[in-house]
Amino acid sequence: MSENPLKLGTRRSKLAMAQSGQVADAVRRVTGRPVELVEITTYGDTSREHLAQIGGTGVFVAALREALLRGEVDLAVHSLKDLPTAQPEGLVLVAIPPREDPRDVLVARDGLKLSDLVASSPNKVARIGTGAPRRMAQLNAYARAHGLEIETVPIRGNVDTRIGYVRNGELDAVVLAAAGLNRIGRSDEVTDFLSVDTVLPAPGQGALAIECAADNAELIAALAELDDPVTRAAVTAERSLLAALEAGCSAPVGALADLPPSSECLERRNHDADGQIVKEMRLRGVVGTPDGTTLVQLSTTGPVPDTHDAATALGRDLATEMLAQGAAGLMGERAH
Ligand SMILES: NCc1[nH]cc(CCC(=O)O)c1CC(=O)O
Repeated sequence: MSENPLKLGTRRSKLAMAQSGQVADAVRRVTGRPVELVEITTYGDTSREHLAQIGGTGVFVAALREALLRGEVDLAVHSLKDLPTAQPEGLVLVAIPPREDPRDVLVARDGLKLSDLVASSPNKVARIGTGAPRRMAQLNAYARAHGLEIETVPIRGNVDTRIGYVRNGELDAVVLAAAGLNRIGRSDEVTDFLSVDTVLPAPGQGALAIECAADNAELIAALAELDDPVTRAAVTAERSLLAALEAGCSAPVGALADLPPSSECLERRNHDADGQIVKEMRLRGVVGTPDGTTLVQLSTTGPVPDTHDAATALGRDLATEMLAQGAAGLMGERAH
């Protein structure tokens, strides 16, 4: 293989630089080639408009993809949860490395947990910053069920900006993804890891995708070992659920496919014809109104899908059930 440096296109944000740097190390290791980061500015990085208004997080991705298609860079690293569900012609997700912690977390004042926030708020209404309809829907539903008074406040910006609202007293807490904080080395600021039973993460949350040109056979072969098939199966099922709900990237949809905890797993393990243990995957989905008055939550469990089609079917079938239970009416405005 040639010794030219591989060019890895990246956004300039702290999070993007951290995850691109980590992937660059892995790519160097498996290819033996030098990797250089190429910074690419996207509209989403410079705009102050709310994400929903500028067409969702897909705006971050478009510029990186254009650079890949023009051959200016060889690789791009994306947060999977920011990727639109349709894969563009000419590009492939060459590797999906093992997923990090998929949970959402709270960074709250005074080290508080979600359940303690309200009691200690001066006006008895905890102000929680998040612009994601998915997080709003589930936090408001939790608050309703537990008699808590919360107000979800739409915010955006990078991690520093978001946590800044808590540090300056404007908000009682903000919601962020654990994985992002881990990757930039700030997980010590987490005050509450939200159970996925309380807030189901975004489809693909905590996972990265490495993308390259579909005709770059040499690179595709070299990077195959960075792929984690179980993570790929999980995020494929989650994104298929999202796609089948016809949801845009700012829609109030949560989805998580995971391997059930080991005790449960032991009971449920079965064997295929060759006596091999077949592990089970559980896919959970939620869609709701941002005010949390209505949530449709369903789950399904089956063998870990071993093909793209099987993973896609798992998500699609759960979406069909959710639609039958009224999910369509909860989707609100669709992002385009
Ligand atoms: N929408 C922004 C975004 N996209 C990916 C992450 C980091 C977590 C991940 O990789 O899933 C974040 C930040 C956040 O939601 O707190």
